[in-house]
Amino acid sequence: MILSHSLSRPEHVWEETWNILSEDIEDKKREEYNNPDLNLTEAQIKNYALQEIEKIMLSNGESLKNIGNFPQPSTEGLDNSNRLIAEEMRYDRDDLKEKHSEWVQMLTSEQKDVYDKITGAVFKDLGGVFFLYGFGGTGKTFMWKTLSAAIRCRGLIVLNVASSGIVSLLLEGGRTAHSRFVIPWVVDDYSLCKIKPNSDLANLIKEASLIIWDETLMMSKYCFECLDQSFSDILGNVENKVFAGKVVVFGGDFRQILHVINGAGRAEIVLLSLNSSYLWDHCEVLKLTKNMRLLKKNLSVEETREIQEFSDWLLAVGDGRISEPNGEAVIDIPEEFLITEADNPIEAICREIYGNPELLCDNSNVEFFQKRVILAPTNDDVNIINQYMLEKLESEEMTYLSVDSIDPTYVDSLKNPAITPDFLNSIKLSGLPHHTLRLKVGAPVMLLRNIDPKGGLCNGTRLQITQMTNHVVEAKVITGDRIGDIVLIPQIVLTPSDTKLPFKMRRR
Ligand SMILES: Nc1ncnc2c1ncn2[C@@H]1O[C@H](COP(=O)(O)OP(=O)(O)OP(=O)(O)O)[C@@H](O)[C@H]1O
Repeated sequence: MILSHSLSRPEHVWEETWNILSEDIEDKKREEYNNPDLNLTEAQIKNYALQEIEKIMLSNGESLKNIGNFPQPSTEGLDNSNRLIAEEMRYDRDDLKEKHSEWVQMLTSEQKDVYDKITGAVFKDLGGVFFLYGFGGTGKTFMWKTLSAAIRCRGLIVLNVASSGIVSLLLEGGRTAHSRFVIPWVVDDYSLCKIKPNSDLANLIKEASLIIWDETLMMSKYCFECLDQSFSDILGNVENKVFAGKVVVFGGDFRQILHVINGAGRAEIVLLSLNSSYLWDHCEVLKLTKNMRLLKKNLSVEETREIQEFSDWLLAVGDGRISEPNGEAVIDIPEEFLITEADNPIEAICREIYGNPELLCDNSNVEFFQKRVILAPTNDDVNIINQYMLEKLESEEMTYLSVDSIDPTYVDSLKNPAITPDFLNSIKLSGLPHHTLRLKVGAPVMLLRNIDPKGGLCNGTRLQITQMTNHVVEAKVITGDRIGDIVLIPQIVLTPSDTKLPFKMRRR
């Protein structure tokens, strides 16, 4: 809740709840100091609990120091060395060495060329910016794993980031690029990352041997340019090299979703893509072209043929080979992917994907939900499908109503009598739940906010509701590497970053 700035007086919440929050601190310390008779004073218990909270804050790129009147832990017993560097050095090098030698043996010849090029640039200290280009399934994630292991097993630092929280979970030690490099949410030509020289983060970047950034094409070129400028500021850039001479590897596929800009046309989007940046002239493009999913063991001839055909069709769509290459095109979807008979299309698609919706609330098979998803082109379609599915679920239901307000800095809008609470409640924006949120036990849901990316709770994490109370929802994680964990989702404030409204709105 502190991380999402949902509390107006967090220090008050601390005063009222510190004894509950620190219930197990004494036991933990008894264990840590191997002293079953240890008795802590109230001040010590509070301090250790605050240290634990600070650890969670720091691992998510925040600190209690930035939270107004919140009490601060003393540094007694705290490790004062660079926490970020310490975290990156924590990998088990022997284990990584073993995995690395296994994975390197598995690389195909084109993967090995990419591997040699990048590790060469790192180990010979050559610097360089690379772009690894390959369609889905060519082994980009496998390359990131192998490269990271090659460098980390030598005690060197790799920073793995991705444009979205959900992709960052695929990378070991992965973070979103925004949270790792403190990239501003609204970026332009003049933006800079908020990294203070000589801070822990600046020193971590200085020490890093390789930076891997996956799914880069989803982001505006200004994010990369702003990082380039910030690296020059932090590291000094005598030789005038991009990213101050660090080895940086970008990954992506131009066939997939590019940077989304509200209401923008094709030209505008292309002009804001990474390959329209001055950085692109410095990028060496490396390609992967073999679909590694076809080489999976245990696949029958029939399965291999099906994957091959689907992959070829998808590539043909992506490459614009299926119709006229430029502009709009009508694409024939193969018959086998279509639902051909449907009186009620919503019912038909829901039945096709989820089977009998009435049985869903008793279904605790995580894999069942992992493998099923319905994509819809507009938010209205999403709502219709959600309402239909919720109607069918026969379990406990809760309706949550949001509290909507105008950001206090928009003084004129605050005084405007036309902006009533009802008007605020009626606003529907993408990425923002509606004013009325209906939930049922057993319903699969998706988080829309990076609550605790380090702990696997980020925009895109899928969960299944297990219990609901007035202010907190309990759910089971069904994707990522924390599958099966029970988590609590508190009420949080959401502020849409990009809206056409003349004021900033807050929905809680
Ligand atoms: N050299 C290899 N040997 C064996 N398996 C491999 C190899 N390279 C990749 N794979 C496997 O192929 C599958 C697809 O690879 P991966 O997920 O790395 O591709 P990707 O390019 O990241 O795909 P996407 O863009 O869809 O995420 C994975 O199961 C991966 O483990």
